[in-house]
Amino acid sequence: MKIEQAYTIVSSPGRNFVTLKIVTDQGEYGIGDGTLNGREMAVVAYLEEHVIPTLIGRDPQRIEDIWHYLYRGAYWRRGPVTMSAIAAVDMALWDIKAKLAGMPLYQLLGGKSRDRVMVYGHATGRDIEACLEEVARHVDEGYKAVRVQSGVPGIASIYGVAKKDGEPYEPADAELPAEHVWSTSKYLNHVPKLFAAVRERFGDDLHVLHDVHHRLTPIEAARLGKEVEPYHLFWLEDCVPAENQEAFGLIRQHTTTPLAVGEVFNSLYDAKALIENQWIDYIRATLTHAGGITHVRRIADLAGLYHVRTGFHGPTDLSPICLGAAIHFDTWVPNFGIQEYMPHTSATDEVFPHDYRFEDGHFIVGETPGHGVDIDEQLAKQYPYKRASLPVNRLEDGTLWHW
Ligand SMILES: O=C(O)[C@H](O)[C@@H](O)[C@H](O)[C@H](O)CO
Ligand SMILES: [Mg+2]
Repeated sequence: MKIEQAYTIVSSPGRNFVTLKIVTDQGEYGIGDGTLNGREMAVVAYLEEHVIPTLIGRDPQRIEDIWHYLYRGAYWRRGPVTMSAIAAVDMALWDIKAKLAGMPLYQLLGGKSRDRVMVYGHATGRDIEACLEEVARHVDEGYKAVRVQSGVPGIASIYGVAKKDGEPYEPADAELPAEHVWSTSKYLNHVPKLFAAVRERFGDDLHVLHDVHHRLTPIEAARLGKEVEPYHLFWLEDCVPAENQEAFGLIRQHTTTPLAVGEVFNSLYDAKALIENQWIDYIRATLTHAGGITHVRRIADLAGLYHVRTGFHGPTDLSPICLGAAIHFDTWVPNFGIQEYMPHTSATDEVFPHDYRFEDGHFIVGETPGHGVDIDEQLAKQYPYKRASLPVNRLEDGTLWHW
């Protein structure tokens, strides 16, 4: 069997997605997600110019060999563009292999470790009351876990809060980066009040999560972690930028609030110290940005040695292909923690028909051979690419800050 054809499909049903399709000489095909929010066309160029020509004629069943050919062979190892391109190939090849085996991907990985996959939804509001309404809506829809992000008095616009209450949050909201203004002190004074209100209204059983989105220093994160301890969060996410993994050691000394990190990671090496020192509790690196199934299962295996569980990144800026493959992975992986879920638009779901389904706060994996997601190429063509950029963030004095 040989790879006969491989090509990218860029489609924008409400937001940009990059898909790689690989077709064998026996007519079987697989698809992978290569979406890198705000840098989509860099991945397309990497695939079209530097990857696809090397794939033609190769045996698609040699997933491991192709992975190392693209990783070691690149010379310039790692990085989000490289690893998203490798991930798109890897996801497509696993899709093909599972189809050839006539089984859903989770079976090929090792079978079910659980019957369903707990997710967390996104409750956002411009103020605490609006946020609580959104939490209530998610509870009514069956969610057992909800991420809570609210506006902060004195800050005009903030990460994670939709412009209109009840609308989904989309960060890539302008052709060129929008500029946000940020105040750590206003934010730190506000968040404990938000979670006091959530626990007051919803009690102790609901799992609640919060994303700091890289904006604090380690001692500020330690303060926040301590101040929300009475509200026993499921996790505090991305509390500091994680290039310096040791910074989490300082946070860990001060608080028992569980820590999650890693959605911007693209390889095991970004997380190795965090995991081996048990500085974190959940690793978020997901299939598209961290080299696909072949690499992420190595991250999950290392994490499992240190009581660290998976908590895959799962916003609307990863395609249903990534989500579908992630649900298979989540169904299999022994040290599963939770799966992020921001529902895609109906237009997106029409472009990417799939067999996973949401039920009572969980995903139920499908039984279709492969990862269970397809792409309607004719429909995809109706949504041409339109550049969209992630915002930047400045402190009130104009300092360019972490977003
Ligand atoms: O926890 C999350 O889902 C993430 O932080 C997103 O909100 C990112 O900002 C987005 O994926 C960037 O493209
Ligand atoms: Mg996040």
